Amino acid sequence: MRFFIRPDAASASAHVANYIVDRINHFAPTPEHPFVLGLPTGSTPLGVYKALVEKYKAGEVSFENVVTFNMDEYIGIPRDHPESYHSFMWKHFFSHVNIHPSNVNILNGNAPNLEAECVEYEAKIRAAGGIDLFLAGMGEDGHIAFNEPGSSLASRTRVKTLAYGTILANSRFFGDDIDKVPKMALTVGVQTVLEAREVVVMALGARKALALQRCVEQGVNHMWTLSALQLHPHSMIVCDEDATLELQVKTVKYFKEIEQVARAEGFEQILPSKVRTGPATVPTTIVTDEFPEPTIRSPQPTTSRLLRATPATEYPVRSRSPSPDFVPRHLRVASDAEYTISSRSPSPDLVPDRMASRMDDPALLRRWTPNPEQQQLQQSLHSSSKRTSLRA
Ligand SMILES: N[C@@H]1[C@@H](O)[C@H](O)[C@@H](COP(=O)(O)O)O[C@@H]1O
Repeated sequence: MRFFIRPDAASASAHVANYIVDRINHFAPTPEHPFVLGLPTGSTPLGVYKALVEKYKAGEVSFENVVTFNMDEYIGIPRDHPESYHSFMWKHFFSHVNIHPSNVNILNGNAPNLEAECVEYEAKIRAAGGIDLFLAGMGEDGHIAFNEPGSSLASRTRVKTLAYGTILANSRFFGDDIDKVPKMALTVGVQTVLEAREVVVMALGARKALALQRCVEQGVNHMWTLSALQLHPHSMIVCDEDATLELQVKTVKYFKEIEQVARAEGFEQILPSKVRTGPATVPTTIVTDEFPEPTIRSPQPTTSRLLRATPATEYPVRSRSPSPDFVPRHLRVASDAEYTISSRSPSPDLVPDRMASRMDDPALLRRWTPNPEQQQLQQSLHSSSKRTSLRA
């Protein structure tokens, strides 16, 4: 992880904007091979968008061949609502640069089938060749996109309920009226972000200090989902001084010194998309036990080895009321088929599994350890035969 501390929000934003411009220009995108940029909303990236617009106007960068994917969108407010993430992006960025509207991708929080919308979004990312650089902010509770505490670190694009703290934090955009803040959102998953070739996260202000400390100095933890960034081979955090308030002095000193030494040595890390030419290779999550060595052209995120989340190819059908032929699981005799996850239920029941039940040999189906009912039966048989022999 590279970690850059800048004196204030303006210089942190300038650092990130310069970096993105540099990445796009080195990549030299074409219509056949566009640069794919993941983007956040929130107050944190506003300075970056402002700087990117200025750089575009100054002729320093073009978004002609840039494809974007936004991280998230609220469910249930109209697309043209002033606080929808669609409105935010067009207001602060897209309307001011030469991006093709057809190259802009934002989740539709009003889609008739939200589950299908999420699956299709993942497919679109893959079809675009994967995300080259994902820019992100962070929530006060350490969330990335809308991956609230407790989200699976292997999660993908999906419907998410927002944490109360997030609703409260975002109420400032809705006239401080909590009732007006949407309670649900569509969001890319932690794994979706981790599969980007590069992830750049910004943290500005003392509000983010605790989350930053948890995500940088402590271990990977689903209660601070941004901490999963520690598993990414090309990640960068850019923050201002205020956001470092909870970090140890030696952590701050360490990262500042590293930056100084690297600059003095003229060392710049070579990143995959800087040299990526030709057709895009989509980083995939590997599900076999054989791992090819990552190359600079085909980086395999370390997370592939740790989080075996295969992309969703079909969406779950959530049924609120069971179908007429539904028989509660405890009243049924479990068959092998029931050991597989039911596509009907978003959170399938846990079914006690025995290795023997997977084997063909009927002799193996006999329990070696009696279950509690059998033990009771055996005990009562034993004691009644004892009584009979005593009477005799
Ligand atoms: N879904 C967004 C996040 O992507 C963003 O990082 C966070 C922080 O917002 P802000 O930058 O305004 O603090 O807000 C929301 O929860």
